[in-house]
Amino acid sequence: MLGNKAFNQKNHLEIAGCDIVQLAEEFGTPLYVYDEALLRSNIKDYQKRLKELHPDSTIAYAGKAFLCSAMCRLLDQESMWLDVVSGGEYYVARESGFPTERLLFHGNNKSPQERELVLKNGIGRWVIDSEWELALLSKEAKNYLHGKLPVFFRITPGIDPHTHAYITTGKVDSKFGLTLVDGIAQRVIRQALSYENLDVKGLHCHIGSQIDSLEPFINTIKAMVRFMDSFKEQNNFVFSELDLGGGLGVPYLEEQKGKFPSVQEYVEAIAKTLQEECEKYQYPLPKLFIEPGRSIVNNAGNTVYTVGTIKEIPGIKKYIAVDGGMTDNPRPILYDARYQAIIANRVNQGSPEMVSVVGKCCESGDVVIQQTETISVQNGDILVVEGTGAYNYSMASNYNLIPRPGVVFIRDEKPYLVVRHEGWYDLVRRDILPEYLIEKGE
Ligand SMILES: Cc1ncc(COP(=O)(O)O)c(C=O)c1O
Ligand SMILES: N[C@@H](CCCC[NH3+])C(=O)O
Repeated sequence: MLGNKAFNQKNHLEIAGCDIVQLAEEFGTPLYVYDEALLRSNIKDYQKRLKELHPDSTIAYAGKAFLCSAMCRLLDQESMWLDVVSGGEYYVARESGFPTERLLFHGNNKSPQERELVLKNGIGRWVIDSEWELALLSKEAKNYLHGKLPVFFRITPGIDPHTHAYITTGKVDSKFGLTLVDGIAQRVIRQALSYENLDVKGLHCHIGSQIDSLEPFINTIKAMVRFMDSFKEQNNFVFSELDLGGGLGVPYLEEQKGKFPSVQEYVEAIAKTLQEECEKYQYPLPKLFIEPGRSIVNNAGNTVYTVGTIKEIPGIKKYIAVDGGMTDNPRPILYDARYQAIIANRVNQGSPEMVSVVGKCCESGDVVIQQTETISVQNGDILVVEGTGAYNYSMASNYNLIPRPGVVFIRDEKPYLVVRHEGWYDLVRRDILPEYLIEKGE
């Protein structure tokens, strides 16, 4: 099992001391359930090791992994920074009271409205992604009312992290960032130094997500420091900050435990490599930023479903249909992602069987878990899919006009609803019936 789970005397699953069967009765299913203490301790693991090894550092949690007002508050309480990638994420953070000076703003195609929102309300670091964006900002930053605009430049360092192609972001052929190979990064940043409204703080890079070894991170740091040094030689300018993005992978299955570097090992590797490379080039040690997402939230999140239809095709397969699916977890259909599940109302009772857990969408690829062993499942069982804390709620959709589930945080063994469930009402809220479609009675 992943995270803080146990079985109680009723043979029910407990997450962080909360009976999941009771929780399902009280809040309904499907439901995302987060262990708040685990979210906080995952954050503290990063903070503690970084403070020891590279005290001049900042952790900007990547909001795209999971964000809502309660998460923003929690991050603020833990003195974190927050990486936002859209006007929407920025807006939610700001509405929840998160200080804008601790926000870091990403995006390869920031819209005029997004740029205006951020310039008006302030930002901790703005990550410039392209030459086009620099050209726009060179004019728009005049409207920034909070001093010089503090900027990073996103670099694609040409490193392959050997993860799924869809979540690889730092190769030369990428829609993100400025490439090193053709001198574009060098030229664009040199240009930026001539704009008096911009305060060039440093460089950013992010090579991909769900990365299972330290080597690509180490090679990235080597490439970045090499570039920083050559930029210094040619332009007499020192970058005082370096952001290495996120990307540390996590186990989703029992058999993957121990196959990913721990947070401690990751922090040790990046801090040590950065120090060594800076010594090698005699480059002043920059302030270090990182942007972990998945490794902070994934094991703290679970999705609770109710089992509905059970269909057995003799000699072929047994299908277990739950009351959610690709609408609340699109990762299996997008990346062939694998998950494991627990029957929460009869833990360890019944004989094991192989089943495929599928969703309720009108799509054959709507599979939550392809062939998993579980105890024999019955209609009405409460099925918990583990490790859904990252990129599930944040990537959920309304396909088939299915309302999205609510989110509960468990704190001190008690559940708190932090995002309410959508209802059918929410599905018509944005619809407009133009006059010509309204039939007028005589
Ligand atoms: C720029 C950037 N920073 C941080 C992250 C967070 O990555 P992860 O959730 O893998 O830690 C991502 C997502 O891949 C990203 O695109
Ligand atoms: N959405 C991806 C991660 C992408 C991270 C953003 N660059 C996933 O679910 O694994």
